[in-house]
Parts: sequence; C-alpha cells; structure tokens
Amino acid sequence: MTATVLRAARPYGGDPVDLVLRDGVVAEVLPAGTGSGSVVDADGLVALPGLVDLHTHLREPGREDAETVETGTRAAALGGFTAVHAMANTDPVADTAGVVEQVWRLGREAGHCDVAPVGAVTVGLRGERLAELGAMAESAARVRVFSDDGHCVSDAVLMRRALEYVKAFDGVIAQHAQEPRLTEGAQMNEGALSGVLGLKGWPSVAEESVIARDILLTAHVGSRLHVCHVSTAGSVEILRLAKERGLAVTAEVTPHHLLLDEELAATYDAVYKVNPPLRSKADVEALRQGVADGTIDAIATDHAPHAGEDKEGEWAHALPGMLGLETALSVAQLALVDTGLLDWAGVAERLSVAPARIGRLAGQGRPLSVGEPANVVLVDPAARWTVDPAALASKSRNTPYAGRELPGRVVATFLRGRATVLDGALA
Ligand SMILES: NC(=O)N[C@@H](CC(=O)O)C(=O)O
Repeated sequence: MTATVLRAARPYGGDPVDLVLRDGVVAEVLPAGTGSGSVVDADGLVALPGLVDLHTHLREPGREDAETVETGTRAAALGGFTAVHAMANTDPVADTAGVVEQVWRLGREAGHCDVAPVGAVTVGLRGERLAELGAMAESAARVRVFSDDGHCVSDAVLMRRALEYVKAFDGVIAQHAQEPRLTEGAQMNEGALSGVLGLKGWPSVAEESVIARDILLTAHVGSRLHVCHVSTAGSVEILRLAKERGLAVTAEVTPHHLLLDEELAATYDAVYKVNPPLRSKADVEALRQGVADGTIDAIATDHAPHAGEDKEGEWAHALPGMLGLETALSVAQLALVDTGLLDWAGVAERLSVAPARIGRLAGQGRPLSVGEPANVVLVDPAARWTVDPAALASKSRNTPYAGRELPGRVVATFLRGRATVLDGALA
C-alpha cells in the first residue's frame, strides 16, 4: 500500500517530523522532508492521536430527523474524531444486544469513525431493573460503557448492582449525576440569576450529592465509576478528594461548560438550554482548573442534536442539548491551550488517550509512534473560523457558537491510515 507522508507535522505541538502512515499504522517517524510517498503538507500543523468522544448522541434509531449514525459520525470525523461512544437514549433504547449491534453495524457501514455503542444501565432508562449488561458486553458491539444518560440511576441498590455486575467484563458505569427530586422542572442553574429570570433553578447539590454517593458505592464494591459532564466547582472538589484516596473514579467535562456560563440564559434563546445547565463563571474557572490538574480526566462533547422544532419557542418547552463534535477541539484550544492551562500533549490526553482508556477502546488513543494504529488528526492552531450552523455536517443546527469566531481548524483526520477528512472536508 502507498505510504501517506504527513510532511513536517508537529506531534503534540513539538518539533516537525515526517509521520509516515502505511498499512494502517504509523510506519516511520522521520526527519522532516525525508519521507517518501503520497505527501500531505502538514507544515505548521499539530498532529494528535485521533480524538475519542465518550459522549455522543447519534439519535439513531428513533430520531433520524435530528441526526443519524451517518451524519453524526461525519460531523465527528470533521471534528477530528476517530471514535465516538454513542449514547443509549435512542428509541428504542439501546438496552439489548440487538440495538447496540445495530448501532455498531451502522457505524461500520458509514466508515467515518469507529462507533462504540453505550448500553443502557436499566431497561428503557426507567431506573427499575437492570438491562442485559452481560449480553451487550458479549455482543459484536463489545459494550464496556453503560449509562442511563439523561436519566440518573438514582436508586442506590440498582446502582450498586450495576457497579458490581460490570466488574465481570471490566465495564464502567457512566453516571448522569442528577438527583431527580432536586431537579424536577429545573430549567437553568440555581442562583440569583434564575430568580431574576423566573426560570426554575437546578442546584449544584443535585449533581454533587449523587457524585458523592456513587463514589462511596464504587469504593464499597470495588468497581469503576465514570461521571458524565461534570458542571460544578463542588463536583471538582469531591472528585479531587476521591482521586487523592486512589479510588477508581473518572470524570468528563463538556467543551461548553469550559467556555459558556449561565448569563446566556438571559437571552431566553433555548440554544443555550442544556443538561446539566450552564453554570456560574466561578464554576467554569474551577472546571478549567480541574482539567488542567487532571482531576477531570476527559473532555467529552455531549453532542446533542435536536430538530429545529424542539429548540424553537419558549425556553421551558425546548429540549436540552447542544451540538459539540465539530467545535470541540476549537473550544478546547480557546479555553485551555490559548489560556496556557494545557499544552497539546494535555489536549491529546483529555480528548483521546483518557477517553479511549476509560471506554477500553483497543487501538484508539494510542501514541503517535512506530507500530501504533494510524489514527491521527492534523490541526492548524493558527487558523480562525466563524461557526456557520448551516455549514456543519450535523443534521441539526443547535450550536451555541453560531457566528462566533473560534481558533484552530481540523485540516485532516486519518482512521487507521485512511483519510476520512482532507483539507478540512470529507475525504
Ligand atoms: N445533554 C442534554 O442536554 N441532552 C441530552 C440528554 C440529557 O442529558 O438530558 C440529549 O440526549 O439531548
């Protein structure tokens, strides 16, 4: 097979080299300008391992009007991702081997990136009895991450059983930490602003109390817990304590919680309505620090496409959720790299290495060294682009960054040596 030479690419932002991709792996790492093969000019571009998303809503089956596996994974590749975890809150819910295999197969057929289906923890996400976790783990989809995302596994006995069950196949329970009674009817962050705007508040303690309980349960049964989209300073503090004790807990934060805050609710534009809600400026700062010091292991998009009618009209009636796949790397650069909190190696760790490790995805999140799978993204950190919702590959338009200029552009993405994106467009 002809080699592809990523000419003068800068792995992790370091010195330029020629990365030679052949037969699906990084075949050689040579002095810049010396590799031979089909050349991609990567001068000035940062090379990172292909990004891995722990939290993507692909909406298929059930809401193909908002997204499909094909359109969602296309958006993923354009965002620099070589693998995504597809959330289970589909219709039907991904709570059986049949549904997760269907999603996994659709991902293979689309071919834009690997799709790792997430299995539901409970049947129908109803929080009443465990789904067939073992059958999903043993299916062709090889499920390792289980989540009732959008719904919290609030029953302590069920949560304990789920944590115990997944130990058998090294699975992880990804908890959407939201105490249901404390968040009934909640619309935005609880605080002075929610009072002023007349929108029912979602208190931080609704998230923090579940995280604290789950950490204790995990420690008790000796299992693995992952906390989805952490959004408060208090959650970061609890996670920091748990990690100091060496507990097997990991956590993710979304790009939007690292950049946007609750003041956007004052627009009453439901594009800013999301679950968990945008928080205070102090929370945003604590989340950034948490990512920088490793308390938060991963950045995960929570890409949540919604059809136009579900986001129009009154805030209280709109569905929560924002697009994320095509802007994640740019937002990470803006919030973390350009602020000096993280270098490119840190970005690779949070957006590729850690999510692959947490999801137990073989062949993803690997170093850019000889013999490793050639999953690579090339990003131009000097580029600037203005987000045009109509130009996104996602089937939905609910980006919170419409009209906003962002730094950093994905130039190319390679999945096992094959270009899925070249010159910023689908290959
Ligand atoms: N994150 C979101 O705001 N929305 C999620 C589900 C959810 O977490 O409520 C979705 O599926 O749209």
